[in-house]
Amino acid sequence: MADSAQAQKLVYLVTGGCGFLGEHVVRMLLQREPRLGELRVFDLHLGPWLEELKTGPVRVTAIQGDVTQAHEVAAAVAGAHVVIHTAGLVDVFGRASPKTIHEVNVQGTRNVIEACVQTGTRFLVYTSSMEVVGPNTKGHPFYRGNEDTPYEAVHRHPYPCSKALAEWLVLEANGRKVCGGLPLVTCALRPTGIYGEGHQIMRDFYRQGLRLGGRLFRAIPASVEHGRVYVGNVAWMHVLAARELERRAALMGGQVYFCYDGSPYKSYEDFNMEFLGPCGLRLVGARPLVPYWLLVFLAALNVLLQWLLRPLLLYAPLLNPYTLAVANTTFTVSTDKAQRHFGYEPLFSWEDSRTRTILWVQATGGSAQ
Ligand SMILES: NC(=O)c1ccc[n+]([C@@H]2O[C@H](COP(=O)([O-])OP(=O)(O)OC[C@H]3O[C@@H](n4cnc5c(N)ncnc54)[C@H](O)[C@@H]3O)[C@@H](O)[C@H]2O)c1
Ligand SMILES: CC(C)[C@@H](O)CC[C@@H](C)[C@H]1CC[C@H]2[C@@H]3[C@H](O)C=C4C[C@@H](O)CC[C@]4(C)[C@H]3CC[C@]12C
Repeated sequence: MADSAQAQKLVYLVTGGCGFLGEHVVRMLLQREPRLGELRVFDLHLGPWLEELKTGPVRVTAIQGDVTQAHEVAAAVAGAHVVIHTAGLVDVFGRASPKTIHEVNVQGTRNVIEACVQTGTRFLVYTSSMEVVGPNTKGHPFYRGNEDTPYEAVHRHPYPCSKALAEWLVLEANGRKVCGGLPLVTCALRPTGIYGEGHQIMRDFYRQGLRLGGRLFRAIPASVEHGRVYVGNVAWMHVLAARELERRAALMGGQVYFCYDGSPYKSYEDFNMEFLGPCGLRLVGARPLVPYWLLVFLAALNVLLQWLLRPLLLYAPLLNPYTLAVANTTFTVSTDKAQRHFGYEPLFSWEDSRTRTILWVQATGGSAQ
């Protein structure tokens, strides 16, 4: 890629560009990537908001496509200088089958890699996840860990398994010769739990609280720390990594970077209350209101009900054995690797991230949209 913004306008492709994170990446690129000439937004479901982006100086190309279809991916990648691959099936609630999760998250990623190799696209940033590391099935805490912290990554759930395999494929592809003979340069970003405008689970909690008379009931001890990161900072890290990947290929190529910011370490429920409290909800209980064994039983009951009801309807509550285990295991990161390797600093302060998220929750008013 040319090393000056004036010399050459670049073509970026964002897969999953209409998702929660993807939309923020798309908007961040348009605001903060001066080398951008064309932005291709590839997604299974295109958002109507894309139309408003087509009036600016950058050519925005909406591509409705499926990452599991290699030919559709190859057509979208052809001619792109950079691919930011965020498309994925983020399902820990049993909505999709393990096969489908694998097809989208693993085979879809394979298709993106092969498309880069076949068409000569040299720079690939992959949206991985903290869950590639943990928490593991043994409930071992990961406390303020970094990319080098020893941790026994043991997964059984289809989603973390798929993210771990997809990440491995991306890192393994670093250095492969692409069409034209130059090497492919890849890196993977591992966000912790992302929050912010467009976070569906936060909206679900808000609606649940409204249904319960403005109350949510504590299920997880406040001592269980969870790392969370504002979606705007995740988007910014993607833009920065994509920008620096050529200039710092030797350092960044084949590397993973945890993605987090100055958001406070809190339990998942207490952190959510930073936004839901100002929206009128109250978290009842200084400690869990029900014993853990009862939560385990209710989570297992939800799995049984999901299985029994599947022929009739999709029953996919927030509480299941996997979500309970994740919620109940400390997982926080503390690292400066992204700062050292490509100068990442959060773009949005905690205060700004919190305010933006509160305003968004208030604007939704608990509606489904
Ligand atoms: N949400 C989080 O807390 C979090 C944390 C860490 C990593 N991630 C990762 O970030 C990425 C985006 O997650 P998100 O939270 O924005 O989820 P999301 O579901 O909002 O966005 C995913 C996007 O991918 C698209 N997509 C799904 N299947 C597709 C297919 N077959 N072909 C093309 N597009 C397809 C969806 O339509 C959607 O727009 C995922 O890879 C996820 O694993 C998310
Ligand atoms: C019902 C209670 C036990 C309630 O507290 C459950 C919360 C639960 C739904 C969430 C707790 C931790 C979340 C996950 C975490 O933030 C990281 C994730 C990685 C990302 O790649 C995808 C989303 C997620 C798995 C996220 C999903 C919701 C939780 C399990």
